[in-house]
Amino acid sequence: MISIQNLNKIYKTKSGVVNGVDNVSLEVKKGEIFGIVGYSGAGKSSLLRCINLLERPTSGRITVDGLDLTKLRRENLRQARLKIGMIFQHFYLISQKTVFENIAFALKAANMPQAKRKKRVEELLKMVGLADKRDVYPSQLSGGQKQRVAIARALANNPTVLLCDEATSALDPTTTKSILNLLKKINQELNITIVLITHEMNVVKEICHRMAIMQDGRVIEEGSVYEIFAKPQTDLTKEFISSVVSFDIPEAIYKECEGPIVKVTFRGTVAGEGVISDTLQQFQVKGNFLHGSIEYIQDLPLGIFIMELRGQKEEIHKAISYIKNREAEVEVIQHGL
Ligand SMILES: Nc1ncnc2c1ncn2[C@@H]1O[C@H](COP(=O)(O)OP(=O)(O)OP(=O)(O)O)[C@@H](O)[C@H]1O
Repeated sequence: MISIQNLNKIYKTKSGVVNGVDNVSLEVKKGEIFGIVGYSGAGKSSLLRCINLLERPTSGRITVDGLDLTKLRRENLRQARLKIGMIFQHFYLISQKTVFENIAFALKAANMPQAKRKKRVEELLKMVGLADKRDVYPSQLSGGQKQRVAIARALANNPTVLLCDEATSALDPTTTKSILNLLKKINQELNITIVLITHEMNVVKEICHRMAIMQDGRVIEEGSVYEIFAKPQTDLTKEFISSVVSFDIPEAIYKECEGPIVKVTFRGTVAGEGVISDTLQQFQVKGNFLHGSIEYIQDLPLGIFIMELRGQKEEIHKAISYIKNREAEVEVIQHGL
């Protein structure tokens, strides 16, 4: 659906050359919600803006729905862009126009006859839950309502792709949740492919199917959100995950432990199958729980437990092998054997 190949975006500044995007290749599949995560300066905005050529890449290819955007001439690019909606952190509504006029403006830009615009705007307002705000001005709306108007405007011309640039970063947690639910609904009901950039891992956990992590202009890790949460490969990814699912244990507690401390990760349905209680029953081992949680990612459970195992060395080894055989992962994070 969206194919990014060997993309580079180099900025020339007075103090030198900056590699905003450094040789990034990514494939976003049709109908998925793809999240790009990274700290400030990682290159997320540069990459996102290259997808619709708001920024022209220095080199590389961007193909959307089979169309190589980097090769299109001005008018064809304008047409192609109508199929790529975009929303921003600060909404960018026109303050002198009403909600209705803000949305109708996008239809006018796409040459929709005036007679048809009213019906389409009303349809869109209904979809984003703002039918009663049709004639008010942006200044009379809350942040969440402004973002709903921006979403309606972005969807006006039936795009196949929606790009979201930190769309919830200016909103409180409850409003963020309602906007994320709206994006999920748009993805499911209209089959619109969504690419979002964020520095908030909870946004990705909430709605994305797959994700990439960026650092210094490069993609350092990518995969399904579930797999990345289950088995992060890089320290940066672990850091992002710990902002949502933290397993910090006070140093004093670690010191009190005599046996090995293990981190057990269960995927999918196994999370609910009582593996730990079976293990403790079958072997002469005592389990001392230090931390644990079951997270639901795309409605699939992911269980992570940290526990101290006490008992004879052989029994502990057998218990660890037993857990591994039950399709769980065991990582010894402090040896006590
Ligand atoms: N127009 C520009 N001119 C010069 N350098 C730029 C420009 N835009 C971005 N950069 C640089 O490119 C790098 C990536 O910036 P970018 O804004 O894409 O990162 P980001 O991950 O989106 O961060 P943020 O969330 O803070 O916007 C940074 O080093 C930034 O300073």
